Amino acid sequence: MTIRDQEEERIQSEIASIEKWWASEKQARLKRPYSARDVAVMRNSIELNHQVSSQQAVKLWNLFEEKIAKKEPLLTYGAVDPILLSQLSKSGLEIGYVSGAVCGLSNVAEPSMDTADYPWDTVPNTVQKLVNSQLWHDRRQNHLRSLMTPEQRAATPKVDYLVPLIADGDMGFGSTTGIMKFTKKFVEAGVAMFHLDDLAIGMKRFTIGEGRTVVPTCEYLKRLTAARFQLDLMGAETLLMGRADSMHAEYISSVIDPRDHGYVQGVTNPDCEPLIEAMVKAQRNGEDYKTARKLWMEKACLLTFDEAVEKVATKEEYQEYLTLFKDSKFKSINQRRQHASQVVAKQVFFDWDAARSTDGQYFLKHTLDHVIDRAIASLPITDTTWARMDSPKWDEIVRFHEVLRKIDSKRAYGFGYTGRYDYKAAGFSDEQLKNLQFDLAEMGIVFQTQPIYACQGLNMVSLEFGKMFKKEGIYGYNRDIVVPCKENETDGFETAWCGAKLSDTQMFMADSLDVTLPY
Ligand SMILES: C[C@](O)(C(=O)O)[C@H](CC(=O)O)C(=O)O
Repeated sequence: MTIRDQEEERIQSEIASIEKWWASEKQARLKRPYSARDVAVMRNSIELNHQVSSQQAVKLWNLFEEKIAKKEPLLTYGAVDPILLSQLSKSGLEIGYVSGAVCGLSNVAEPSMDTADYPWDTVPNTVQKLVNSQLWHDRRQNHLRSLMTPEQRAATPKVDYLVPLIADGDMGFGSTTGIMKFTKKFVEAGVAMFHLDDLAIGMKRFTIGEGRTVVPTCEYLKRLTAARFQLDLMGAETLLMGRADSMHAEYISSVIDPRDHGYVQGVTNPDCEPLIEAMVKAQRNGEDYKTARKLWMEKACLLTFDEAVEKVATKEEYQEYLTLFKDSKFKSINQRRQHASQVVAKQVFFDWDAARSTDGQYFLKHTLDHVIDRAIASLPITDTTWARMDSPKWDEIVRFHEVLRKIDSKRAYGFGYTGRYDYKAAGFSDEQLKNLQFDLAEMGIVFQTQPIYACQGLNMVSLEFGKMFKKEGIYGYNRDIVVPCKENETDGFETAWCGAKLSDTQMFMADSLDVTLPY
């Protein structure tokens, strides 16, 4: 046999094992735009075992299946610190969430708001730290329990420190190969699932009346495919979640994908100057950015192309125009223009370039339909789906999941009780809020996270403690912390939780069993 043949034989055996893997129940739900051979030829010559990530992913997958069947929620909150995570696990929550926003405020050398401008490996490194702490607590607990009698063991509840971690992958931080490296890092760190969204890098705005910017649909899909391909190269079961952020996005970075054209807005007032010119003028005159932009928008009369057609067409002409979409809703701007010029007598003025921002983005009319389109397009290469919202609109939540579940009823969906949602303003009664977690679970939305608990809950507790401590010193500490901690057997320093027994036992093993001693 020649060397060449042996190599081909190895590739064939890889292909066979990949195909067998892809036929498994979990993997068979996916559809890849590449073949097993494409993966096989780029794999290593030795098998790489990323067991922690794969095992945690399968555990999470089984939890999803169980909760979907029982219509029960899997609640969690953002814990980016090992100490907090240990208590999250002890409290009985079955999964952990690693929030990008919280990492960006607390796990970086240079903190900032949730602009995802932190180093690309910040969240994977946090996962690594958390998983190591989980494994350590698990080991420490196993050792401690091995010292107990069966009666003691039965009377002492075992904590599942190895709750699967779901991490925020933001927009993936870069190019296709960059996303592959990012994915690799997540897998090596031991994550169970991570989500990638459709946001543009570095373009989130929070206070100036501009919101989020999404990338074109094709770029979002490329991101997800790059991550999927990396998971396949590694043979990892790690779950990939698609997160569509277009629900409240104001901009789109490019109009390269015709699937987005129906949602892009342009100037429909021919007498309106381009936005950039108006903003430069306003800036030179020292006008307020937000006000100047608002005035320009009023003048521009921003509409989608279809709305612009409707504005100038007669009812009959518009009905005729809509026949363009009878075979598909995804028509390019050129197809739309051409058809309009044939069926509408008046000229349609629509200029999406005049509406481009100073960063070059295009105005987007965010609608639920756009989110639905993207979520549907990403189904074949993702395991789970999350439609992120700036505010919790119940009818939109229901419609999104009704449409998606008609296509994939087995899938686990996600929901973020994002930021400081104002449930009252969103129309939720107390009773509805009480049942929200179950009502969501009823629709297959089993992964439910409050990502930024650490910014609200922990801040609140720490602030109150600091004020008390400043006033009452160690007397107050003893009263409020030491005494109740003792009564409640709260985990803390010099309790079993800190692993003193494990440390000493390990040291004893290493120090005292020296078989090289001559006596
Ligand atoms: C989930 C999230 O991506 C995060 O970074 O934790 C944020 C959280 C938030 O704004 O509350 C998000 O939803 O964008």
